[in-house]
Amino acid sequence: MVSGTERKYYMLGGKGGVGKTSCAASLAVKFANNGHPTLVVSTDPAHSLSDSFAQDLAGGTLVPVEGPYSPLFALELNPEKAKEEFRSATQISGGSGIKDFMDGMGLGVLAEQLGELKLGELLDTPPPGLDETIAISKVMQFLESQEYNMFTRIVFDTAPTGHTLRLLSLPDFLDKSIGKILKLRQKIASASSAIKSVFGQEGTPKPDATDKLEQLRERMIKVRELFRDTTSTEFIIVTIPTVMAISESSRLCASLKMEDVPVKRLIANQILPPSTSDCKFCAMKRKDQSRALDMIQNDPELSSLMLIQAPLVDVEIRGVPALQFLGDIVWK
Ligand SMILES: Nc1ncnc2c1ncn2[C@@H]1O[C@H](COP(=O)(O)OP(=O)(O)OP(=O)(O)O)[C@@H](O)[C@H]1O
Repeated sequence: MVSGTERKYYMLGGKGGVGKTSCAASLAVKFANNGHPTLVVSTDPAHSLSDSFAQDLAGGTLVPVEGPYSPLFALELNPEKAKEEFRSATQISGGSGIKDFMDGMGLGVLAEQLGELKLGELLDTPPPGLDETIAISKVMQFLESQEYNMFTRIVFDTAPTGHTLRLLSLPDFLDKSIGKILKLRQKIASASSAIKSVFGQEGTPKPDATDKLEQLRERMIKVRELFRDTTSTEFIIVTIPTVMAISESSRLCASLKMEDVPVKRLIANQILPPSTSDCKFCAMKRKDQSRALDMIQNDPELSSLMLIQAPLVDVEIRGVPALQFLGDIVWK
């Protein structure tokens, strides 16, 4: 994972509470300690990266993390802000959406006829996973800038499973939806210029709104391509050794493969370390864990992945030294 200097992206995902953030942060520290200028990104509104690094990383900009050998920056993106950006990109002339705009121009009937896309739904109730998608596309904007093109490793601490799955298919959904909005705008623009020439009415979509939509659409296409790029991207599933978590990881793995997202590694985290004196509770726990680990070996999806077993450690994984300690165990 540390070899080569071409830019690589690692996305860590899995069920809530399994250790995604700890594993992502420890991987980022590992990369930075092996000479890679590294960026670690989280779209988790709970600011779990700040907790992991025991440093305030909030604010939506890149914050340097002290300690590792090479530059390590962290970015906690606020999904709400990302969603607002989407809304403003599709907002027109102050109205709440294209419908208001059309009504405002006495074209409400035309809107009904043209209504190819349930625009209100897209604008008023953005689809789940939208914020992660836009947050990831914002990261790509950062990375395209001169200032931040030095990073050779990018680690994403993604949202819990459900969102991530929707996130993966979302760029396609957005690409099509934005395409329809742009086509609809085109029709409005030609319809309004026709009206303008007859009635001299003012009011056409602000050109910058269309530009913003075009930019957003291009970014969505880039996010979708990033997810599927087997040379530069890898999705790592993090789980814990319980039957429920393993079953959910199997579903996640199947969905990722269906979306052509490269998955090679599975981390089974928080495994009870070997012990000679097991109390009744630990003996039961260990039995459950070994049953769950056997499930992995027999699972059609998970058995083909490289299994990394990470022990439950007796220290709180907070701060760069603890993350380095976990990283030395997990990312051998
Ligand atoms: N191998 C481990 N040994 C001991 N504690 C661990 C281990 N991995 C994670 N933890 C602890 O478990 C808790 C949850 O870890 P973390 O926040 O990384 O999980 P997460 O999957 O990112 O959670 P969320 O879905 O809430 O973001 C944290 O207190 C973390 O320190």
